[in-house]
Amino acid sequence: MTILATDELSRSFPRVTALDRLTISVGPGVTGLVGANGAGKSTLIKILLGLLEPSGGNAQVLGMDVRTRGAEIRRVVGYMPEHDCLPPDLSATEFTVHMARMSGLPRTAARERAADVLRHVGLYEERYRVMGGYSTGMKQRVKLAQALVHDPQAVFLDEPTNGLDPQGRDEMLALIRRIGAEFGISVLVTSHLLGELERICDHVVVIDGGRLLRSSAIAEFTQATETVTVEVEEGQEALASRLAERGESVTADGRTLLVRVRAPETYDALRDAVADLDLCLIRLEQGRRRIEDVFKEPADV
Ligand SMILES: Nc1ncnc2c1ncn2[C@@H]1O[C@H](COP(=O)(O)OP(=O)(O)OP(=O)(O)O)[C@@H](O)[C@H]1O
Repeated sequence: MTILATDELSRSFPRVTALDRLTISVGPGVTGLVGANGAGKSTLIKILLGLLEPSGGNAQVLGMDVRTRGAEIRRVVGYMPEHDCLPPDLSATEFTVHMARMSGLPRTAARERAADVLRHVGLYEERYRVMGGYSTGMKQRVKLAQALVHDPQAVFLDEPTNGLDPQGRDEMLALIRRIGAEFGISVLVTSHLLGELERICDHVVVIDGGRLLRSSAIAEFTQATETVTVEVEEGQEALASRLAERGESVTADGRTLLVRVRAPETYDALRDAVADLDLCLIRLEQGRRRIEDVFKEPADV
């Protein structure tokens, strides 16, 4: 099943090409759309929702053409915009009920749904306070709640962690992961921070200057490296020397040793060295690449 697909999609503004012949295909699950500020992420989302006309190419969301079926797309896709757009004089409940009513829910159903989603995003206690006094984290939660209130099949979240402190960011990321995993709603989430999407996405699309840099399952980004991390309680230096004597390539990294796995025998050498030196092994872990590392290497799309 394809959630969204673009084919040579372009969008120009008078002085800049925001999207440049972008061709991507996104399936169900949580997909990260990553790119620096100005890469074209918001432009893409607006086109996908039928809010902005493409200059060239095509795009579909849930099989619907964005040029002709924008209203239908918005009925089944929730949208969390990037910028602050909340009326300061309304409470979260008033606003979320209003958004539910706008989506066609009857009054009672709108009230119930609003209460449910506000509870789900962790805003239940504060829901009758006016939003003008909310923190950034609370505002982001209301924006997420209104994107979910009409029970969409998919949600597009534009920089949901913007302006949040580390704890708020972790909570928002956990919430997004739950939307995808527990509720089965497909998520397209943008960020300019590569690392944070690594934790919650199944798939990552990276764009730069409106062009596709890379589109891969997260597992491909973070595949195993040829390094194993070893931590021992004491005797790190002795272990490093012993491994070096056996021809292994070892570097110290703080309290751990990084050992290059040149062949399966490296593991045997490690086991024997730890046993011979009578060391207490705390950790033995295969190294994984982080998304950031991928961008220090030449792209191979
Ligand atoms: N309405 C507009 N008129 C003129 N230029 C625009 C308009 N909207 C976007 N742009 C330009 O298009 C490019 C892509 O912008 P876009 O907002 O899509 O990027 P982004 O990846 O979402 O970045 P950010 O997170 O900073 O919003 C930028 O150079 C931006 O200045």
